[in-house]
Amino acid sequence: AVPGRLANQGQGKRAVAQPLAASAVTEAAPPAPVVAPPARPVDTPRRRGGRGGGGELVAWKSIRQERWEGALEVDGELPLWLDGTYLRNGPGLWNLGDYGFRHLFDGYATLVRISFRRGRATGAHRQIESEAYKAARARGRPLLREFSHCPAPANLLDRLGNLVGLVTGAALTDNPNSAVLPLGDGRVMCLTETTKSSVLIDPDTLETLERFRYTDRLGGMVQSAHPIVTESEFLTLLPDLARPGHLVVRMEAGSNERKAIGRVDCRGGPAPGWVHSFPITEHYVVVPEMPLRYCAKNLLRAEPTPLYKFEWHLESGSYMHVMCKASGKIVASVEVPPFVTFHFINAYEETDEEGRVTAIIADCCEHNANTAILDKLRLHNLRSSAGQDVLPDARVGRLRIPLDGSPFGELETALDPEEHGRGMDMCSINPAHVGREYRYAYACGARRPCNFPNTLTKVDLVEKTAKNWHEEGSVPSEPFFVPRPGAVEEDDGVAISMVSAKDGSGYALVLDGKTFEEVARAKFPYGLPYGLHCCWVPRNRNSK
Ligand SMILES: CC(=O)/C=C/C=C(C)/C=C/C1=C(C)CCCC1(C)C
Ligand SMILES: CC(/C=C/C=O)=C\C=C\C=O
Ligand SMILES: [Fe+2]
Repeated sequence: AVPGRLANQGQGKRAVAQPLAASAVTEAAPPAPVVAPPARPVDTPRRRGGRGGGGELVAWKSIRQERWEGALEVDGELPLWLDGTYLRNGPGLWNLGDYGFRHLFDGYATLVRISFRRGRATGAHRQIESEAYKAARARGRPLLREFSHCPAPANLLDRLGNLVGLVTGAALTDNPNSAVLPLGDGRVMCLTETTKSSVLIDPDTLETLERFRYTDRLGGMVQSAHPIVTESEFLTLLPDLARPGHLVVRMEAGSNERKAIGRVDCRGGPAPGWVHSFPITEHYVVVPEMPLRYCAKNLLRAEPTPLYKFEWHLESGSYMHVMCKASGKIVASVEVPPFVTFHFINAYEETDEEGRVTAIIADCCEHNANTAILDKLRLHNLRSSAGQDVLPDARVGRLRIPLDGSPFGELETALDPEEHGRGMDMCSINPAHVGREYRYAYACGARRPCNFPNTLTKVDLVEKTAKNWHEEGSVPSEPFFVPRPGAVEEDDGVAISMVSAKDGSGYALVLDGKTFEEVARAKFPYGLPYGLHCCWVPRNRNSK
């Protein structure tokens, strides 16, 4: 156990964690050791990034110690119904000794937990112990291929080894730094886009339990970073880089065996479009095919290109495919205007008066068909261009896929992007509306000038307006919507975001889902690096 764990629980709202470590603050390219022993009490918690601030933004700096746990100081009133655990995953460690990663997505996975109960909050963070992370710590440098990083071959033998490692998957990372998902059976998975990154963690201790072994023979070294999980199933896409297409697969809750629902052949080439996420509707799985495609040549390169492992093939077209979940049949495959997205927000079926499905609507955080966002997420850019207006424009892109056999779909802007400052990514919705008609999306937006999304935004897709939260100089992460138990209205709940503040401090911000006003903030005794995706585990799912 971590020293001081839960030591302050029950001491009242203003209780402050004892196990406050000076080394828990973050610092760019820290000399060494990056990973200190578990939390230890220290005397100067308010130095850089302490609760009182006085430091500088730590969003893009490596976490300084492997783990910490303690009570959080709460400002405001946490709703009493908020009873459970918020988990956030993301790259939090980009430096090892003298070595520094290049890209936001390269960092080793850091989990953050906040447990809410009876108006109080305890927090924790812990590194995920992937093989990639453990090997990098042992050797002082990364040994596996991360999003942008590729270990440089020293000689011809290395080069050959790299090639074999790529074919077998041995050279690819298992660093699961994107999503964290409660499976229908209670297990909690973290993952990124390499299949071998799927890992099970304990949502209470944040311990890395074991690699998730898929017991089927479907193979596939690459997967979507965002499977769609319900109480009964887990749906994901496995891109086929050899024969451009995607396998759509399903795994029942409680099982480790994926079963193929069907296959989508790509219409453009020379490789499948990059799929970071995809949406579903009640009856269909939607498979996107963007002109930003995987690229075997770039995969082999030691030095990254501005598009990393991908290539832009505008000439090959953009498509949306729709597969029936029950039969695996493709019911639509339409060409659409070019688009670039990491994250689909949601999709739903449009019906006529007789209840026949006439079209699929699929919404995404769309980067105006501009791949520049990928390179803007290079750490050097994030660290050096604060305050400059260099964040490329983004919008809510609404794709309409007709099911009447027409060859073309449409892409429109769902609301004036000025409503959310032309920034739009890291979205969540009320989980009861996944695959169904919905009205509200919560996401990160922009207050310009900025080099990264710096607001939280609640988008009303019916009124075509947005409500925005902003605190000067701070970087908030994905606002994760948690519905109030028993709620009827779609926006009855809260949105939780972890904020890295301008003064180096960090806190979990709880916003009212309707008014989008601050309800409370639970302050960590140190600032935390930026993180990507979150989930909510209600108390009855993780009580011990
Ligand atoms: C963090 C995030 O959003 C995306 C991470 C993507 C990763 C780690 C992709 C890794 C890959 C390789 C290491 C080789 C094969 C291709 C690809 C899946 C892009
Ligand atoms: C953080 C991000 C984009 C921000 C720009 O608007 C994308 C993250 C993608 C992976 O999860
Ligand atoms: Fe993502």
